[in-house]
Amino acid sequence: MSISGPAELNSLARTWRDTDPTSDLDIRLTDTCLRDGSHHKRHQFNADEVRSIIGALDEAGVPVLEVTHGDGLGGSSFNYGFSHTPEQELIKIAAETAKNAKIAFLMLPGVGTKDDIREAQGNGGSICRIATHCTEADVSEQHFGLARELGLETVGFLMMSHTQPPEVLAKQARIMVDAGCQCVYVVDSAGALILEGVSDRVSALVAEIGHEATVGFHGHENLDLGAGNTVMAVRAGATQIDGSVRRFGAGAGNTPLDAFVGICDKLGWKTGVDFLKIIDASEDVVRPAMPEECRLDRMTMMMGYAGVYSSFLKHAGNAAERYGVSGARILAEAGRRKLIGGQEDQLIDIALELKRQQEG
Ligand SMILES: CC[C@H](O)CC(=O)C(=O)O
Ligand SMILES: [Mn+2]
Repeated sequence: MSISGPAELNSLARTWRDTDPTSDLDIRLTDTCLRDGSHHKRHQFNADEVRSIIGALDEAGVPVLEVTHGDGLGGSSFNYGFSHTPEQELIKIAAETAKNAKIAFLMLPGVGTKDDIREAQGNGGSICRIATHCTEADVSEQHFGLARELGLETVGFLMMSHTQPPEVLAKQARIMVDAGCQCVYVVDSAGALILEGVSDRVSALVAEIGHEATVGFHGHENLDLGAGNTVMAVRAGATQIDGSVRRFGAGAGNTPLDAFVGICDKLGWKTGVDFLKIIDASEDVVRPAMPEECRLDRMTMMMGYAGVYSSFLKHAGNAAERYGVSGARILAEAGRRKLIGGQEDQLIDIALELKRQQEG
């Protein structure tokens, strides 16, 4: 297949630094409130919210903005929850609104399809982020191949990274890079990693793939360490960093991107984001779109403590309410069973078991 123009440039580039005009930055930030925050909002974003959030974050200088159903392309379903507005429509609105930022979209092989990737690109998405459980990178190979062929920038997400030691993650990162991935993220889906737990994993990836690709970090706040863990990631060599303005994400939320911009300013790390503009966007634009602030409470702390996927929060809450059992206990058992994404239905089994125990 012959590829020409920008597509060729992108397919030859090794990392975002080779192609992106923002490459004089020390760290490239991605805001994910319109994707990870979709879990917190039960996938109910509407067109006006996307327009105003993208407009404000683009104006503040955030270089990458992710927009998709919380569970990625194709996630709108009975299992994960239906979107208010189709994600492809939201991606299109985001791409039409952003003047400088690139629009990223997430896909989980098996939930989304190759056709979804093509459609997202047609709607203006230019960064394809492919997420797998952190021992299953091989299921992403054909999707990375397609994304590079289409001239998309590629990012790999090793979800639930706390469950594997650094050397295992490094091997999985190698699989993604060999398939065409330009940046692999350590993803602390459960907010379970603690400081060196992050830096050891990031360092292992930098040692394995650092000559060919960049390394990223995506944190959650369930044990209140999102920003601290993210600083550790950068110190260990991560140059792509995720966060969500006002922590608007699954579980207790993501690394707060607004606070993290301030931290980077203080540490002398150039992000290109204007602190005053992002804290205004947080208060005036993002907060009004949130159903409530993301909270550290017994449910979310249990997620970090037991190592449970942050996106299970609402599902566990629903099951707890429906069967009259403790949500924190459902999550503790989910952690003991080492459930992974896609096993949301087991939360109902656990709730039923707790109910039986309670009754008998
Ligand atoms: C279901 C995808 C998931 O929310 C991706 C992610 O953000 C994570 O694992 O933390
Ligand atoms: Mn997440």
